[in-house]
Amino acid sequence: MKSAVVLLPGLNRDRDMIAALTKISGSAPVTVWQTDTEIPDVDLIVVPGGFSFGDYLRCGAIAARSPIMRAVAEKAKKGVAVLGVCNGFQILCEAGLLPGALMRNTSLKFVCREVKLQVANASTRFTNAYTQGQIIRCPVAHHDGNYFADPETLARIEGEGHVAFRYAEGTNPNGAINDIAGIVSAEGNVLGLMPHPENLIEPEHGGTDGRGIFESALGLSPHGLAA
Ligand SMILES: NC(=O)CC[C@H](N)C(=O)O
Repeated sequence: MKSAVVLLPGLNRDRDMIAALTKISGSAPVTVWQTDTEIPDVDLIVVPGGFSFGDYLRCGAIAARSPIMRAVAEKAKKGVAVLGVCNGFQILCEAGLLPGALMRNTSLKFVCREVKLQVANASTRFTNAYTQGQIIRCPVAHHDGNYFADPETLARIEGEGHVAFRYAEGTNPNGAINDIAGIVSAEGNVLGLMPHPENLIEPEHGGTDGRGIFESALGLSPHGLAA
């Protein structure tokens, strides 16, 4: 299973993501830089977290206009799996690959803690290693994680099962509407997620609850849907 990690100035979670993908898939991902215009044939493209371009304008707004994101959009259109984590989720929303926006946390503070997530839809390409309704642990670290969508968009993503993960057990750290922590695109091959599953994939991290997202996306889940 081959993967690619998108690198942009100001990201700081790329090494964690590369380590997680290497560990879970058994081979190191290729990396592509912001000015690259092509991405090799891979099964999964990941836009990792951090502070691309210093979070200027809005988180992800400048990164979304970089040449590499045009290449990501082309691959997504062809059905390649694309995962955006935290700043990556913000970039995918700014690039129009996912609906809605990530606004400032209602606390107006940066939050760095562990939350509980409920698997809201276990039949997506990114969640099939989990069971429906399963509660998992996952760390978060952001100041703009407050997911928002207008009422019409929200009704559509809720009605069509595009909410993949919700904050559970009162742990919503940012005020996100309907406790939304992660959504998939209408076609199901793009996932945006505020929490950081790459930081909970081995016992040394204190748990392995985050592995399921990578195992699902890479087709390594025993009851996986992905080819
Ligand atoms: N960890 C991250 O990716 C942080 C994302 C973004 N810079 C924020 O603080 O909201």
